[in-house]
Amino acid sequence: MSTATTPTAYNYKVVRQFAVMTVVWGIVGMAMGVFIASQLVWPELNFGLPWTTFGRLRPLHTNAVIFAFGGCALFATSYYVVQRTSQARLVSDGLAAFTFWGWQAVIVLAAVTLPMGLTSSKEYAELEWPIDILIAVVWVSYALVFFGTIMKRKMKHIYVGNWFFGGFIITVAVLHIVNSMAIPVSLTKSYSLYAGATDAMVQWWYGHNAVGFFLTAGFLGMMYYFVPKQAERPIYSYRLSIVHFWALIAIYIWAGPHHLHYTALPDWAQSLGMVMSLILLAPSWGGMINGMMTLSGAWHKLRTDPILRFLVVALAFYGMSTFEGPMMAIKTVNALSHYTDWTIGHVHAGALGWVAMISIGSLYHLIPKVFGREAMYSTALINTHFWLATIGTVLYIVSMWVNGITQGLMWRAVNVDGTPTYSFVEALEASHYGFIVRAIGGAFFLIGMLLMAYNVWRTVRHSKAANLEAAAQTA
Ligand code: HEM
Ligand code: HEM
Ligand SMILES: [Cu+2]
Repeated sequence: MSTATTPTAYNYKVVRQFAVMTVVWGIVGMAMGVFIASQLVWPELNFGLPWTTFGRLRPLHTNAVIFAFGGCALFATSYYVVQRTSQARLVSDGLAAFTFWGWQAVIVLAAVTLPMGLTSSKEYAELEWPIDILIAVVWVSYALVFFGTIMKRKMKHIYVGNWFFGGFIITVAVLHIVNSMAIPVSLTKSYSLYAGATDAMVQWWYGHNAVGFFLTAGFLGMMYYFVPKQAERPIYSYRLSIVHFWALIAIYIWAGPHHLHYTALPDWAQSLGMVMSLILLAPSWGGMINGMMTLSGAWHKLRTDPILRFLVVALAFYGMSTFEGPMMAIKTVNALSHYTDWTIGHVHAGALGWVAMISIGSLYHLIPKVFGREAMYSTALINTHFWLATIGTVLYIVSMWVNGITQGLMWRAVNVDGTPTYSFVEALEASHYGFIVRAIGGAFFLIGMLLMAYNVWRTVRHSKAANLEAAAQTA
């Protein structure tokens, strides 16, 4: 009998599939990022075709990096972590396989429909209603596989990483279903069920918590497993991790109105969003400190282990972006930062520095394990990848700070008679060099991903069926 069907073996097949697709979609999504960044430098790259304009490719980039790259990373790591920490095989191989193929189908449909201009026009929820229904079905299946596996765990305790993954899965289901409520008028067109300021508030309740749960809680689940594993130290404080979890989910959900400062949203809601954002600094930093302090006594490992470096620098960027976010949520600061590249820089401090780095570090740990290899093919290449990613992220963030503050100041400058000092185009011209630096930073990050793909391929190519079976044994 093949061990793949032995009840005592883990289902690593679905983990391998999602892990490989994380690298593939990471390259696709980031290549798209570099392309649209280049369009802002050289507008000729829009090619004068509707399908290749910035406006259509931008949501393709955001969907590819968040849901394809980030999503596959979350599926891969959560399926791996839940099995190992529960000492149990996934509750259903069939349903797990459905989540893999269903999710890839969603991604392909997104890649086809977004360039065609089919969009619900809700940011980070652009996909039209038939795809939304498919997402809901895949997501509910994901919840069944994840929580079903928790239920058949061998130990009483539920490891804290699973609390974060579980919180992320439940919340994203609720967010997606509520925000996607729409009345279809054809197969490819629908109208939101909500109107006016309510629609805006639902959209940003969704958008903000997509950041809080998809881009944060899920990746914190990763952090709580892979940082202690790679550092070979127990988590610094288990008590802090529980406080961190409940505080984070209790506070995040209220902060959405910081995306709607100075709009038609009632003033009290804006103030509530601002205050909750400031409070959010505490649990965010609690989590960061918990991760960082896990390295006490293991700091020397950073000298030789680039995987650990990815994980620790991810935590540093997490700390940075969760400090910057509350500052930008202060209404007077937001009056300057909103609509400018400062927001874009903040986004990518989180997206490249935190989300991508923690995923990359976790994958370098996980891939040899699920393919039955000793280690990654080349540690030197991981090290090069680390520097390309770090320098790329810094170039991206710094150029956007400079651009953002320049834009904000130029837009608000007025002459004595009250007329604007600068035209919009003048602010755009002043942003040109920043756009170039950002495109170079993005290219650095992308080249790092290509090195990763090569390294992964060299690591797994000689993996035989026997290696895979041996790797998946629970004992
Ligand atoms: C090679 C790396 C990347 C490059 C060069 C890049 C480039 C870009 C560019 C040019 C934009 C549009 C900015 C604008 O409208 O002015 C953008 C938007 C965005 N990107 Fe990226 N990106 C990269 C990686 C990522 C990753 C890994 C993520 C998420 C995990 C991400 C998430 C986003 C989001 C959420 C937005 C929309 C921001 C907003 O609307 O405020 N990006 N990116
Ligand atoms: C305590 C944590 C955080 C707070 C309070 C916060 C706050 C904010 C604020 C005030 C804005 C600007 C809204 C605007 O002017 O339009 C913003 C934008 C954004 N943030 Fe954060 N942030 C936090 C952490 C993060 C992290 C860790 C990530 C990514 C992993 C992230 C991703 C984003 C994205 C994607 C946007 C752009 C949304 C859009 O399309 O307009 N944030 N955040
Ligand atoms: Cu937000």
